[in-house]
Amino acid sequence: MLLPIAEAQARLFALATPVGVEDVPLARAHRRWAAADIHARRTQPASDLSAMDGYAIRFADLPGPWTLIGESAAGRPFAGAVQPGETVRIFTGAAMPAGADTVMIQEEVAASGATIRLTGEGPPTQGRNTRRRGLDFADGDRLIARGEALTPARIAVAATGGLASLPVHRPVRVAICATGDELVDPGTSADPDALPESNRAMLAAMLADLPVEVIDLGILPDDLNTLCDTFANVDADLLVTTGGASVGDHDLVRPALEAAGGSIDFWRIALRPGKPMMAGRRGGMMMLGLPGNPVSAFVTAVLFVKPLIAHLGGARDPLPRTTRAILGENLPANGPRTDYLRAELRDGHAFASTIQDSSMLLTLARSHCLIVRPVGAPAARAGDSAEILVIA
Ligand SMILES: Nc1nc2c(c(=O)[nH]1)N[C@H]1C(S)=C(S)[C@@H](COP(=O)(O)OP(=O)(O)OC[C@H]3O[C@@H](n4cnc5c(N)ncnc54)[C@H](O)[C@@H]3O)O[C@H]1N2
Ligand code: MOO
Repeated sequence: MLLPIAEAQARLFALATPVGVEDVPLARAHRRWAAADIHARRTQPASDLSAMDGYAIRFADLPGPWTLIGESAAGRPFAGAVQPGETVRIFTGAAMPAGADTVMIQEEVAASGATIRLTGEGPPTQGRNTRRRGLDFADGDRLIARGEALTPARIAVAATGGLASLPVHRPVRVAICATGDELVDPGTSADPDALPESNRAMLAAMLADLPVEVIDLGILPDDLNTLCDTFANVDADLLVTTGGASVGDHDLVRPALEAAGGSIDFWRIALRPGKPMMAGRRGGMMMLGLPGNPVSAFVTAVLFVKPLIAHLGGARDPLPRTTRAILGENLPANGPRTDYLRAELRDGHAFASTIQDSSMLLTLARSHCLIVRPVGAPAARAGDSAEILVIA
């Protein structure tokens, strides 16, 4: 029985506990996930401010003229109060002086000595060109929810909220190995039976924008003892293997994990490519056994490895986000596995490659997205809208 993708993801998240929490300065918080709700420690803006360079007035005094009585600059407020007929020169980000409620922009004003006259239309409403205290947020407001990704904008809002550091989950330690007697490090052998190993380099690149410490276990031979020894001794939050996941005599990942004291929680997903993927554990370490075919490894990394790392790192919403595109050509009905078709995007239209063999990396390298074809989907026509997952 093949497990539906969503069910496999849900089972994975239920098995895995997020890693521990640490406080990091804002400069190191990017791409982590908040380990707690983050609340403002100040009000922003802290007082009513001018939004423009110009003159602070009482709206009731329009159309003027006014007598200039002082200046308010950002960080250097005017100490006095504006009385009827008076104005204060003011700059963007400066505190509104007491008594004033509106700002005239300087382009609409003529100054002669201490007399200020309106030359343009002037502010049409009271409060124009000002920012009220608390416009952005108030002290105590929630700025970031627990489990949200710390994007550049969220880091900036935390800084404005008066925080210098944030509670986040520590980096996830991910051990990666490739298995297979045919594999050699890229560029090292001209032997026609040797295949350059590509999955580790691909996976490392896919994880580069995640908070991980990668432990490279290298290429392991199809040998039960070697695999078992490696799996028994690795110290990581997540072990990712590629190859040896299927049913052949040399597919040893499952028996090796079991011999190392681990167990498989589920195996075989209703997914193409990527059906033979397995998920298991050894003690507190999660294990994902990806199929060896490079495109199958890529698709299972998108759907399981990256989301599991995000979950371990404390993400509230760890699954990849899909979007939609118009199909550039007809597609046949789909069978009993959700199909992820490599496709190029041109002008918002997705064109699937004609050959979708899971060994073919060049078609993956040329693709911008994967077209998602649900289990049992009827034939689709050019011009239909389809779900896609952007990959490049
Ligand atoms: N009788 C059956 N045979 C296969 C089935 C099945 O259900 N019954 N499933 C097929 C599917 S689907 C896939 S996917 C593959 C997955 O097999 P494995 O995970 O056991 O992978 P390997 O046999 O080790 O390798 C498959 C293929 O990929 C090449 N490879 C492996 N690792 C790498 C690497 N790190 N870099 C580059 N290339 C790699 C390997 O040389 C093989 O050509 O099983 C089908 N068979
Ligand atoms: O699932 Mo395999 O990954 O179809 O080639």
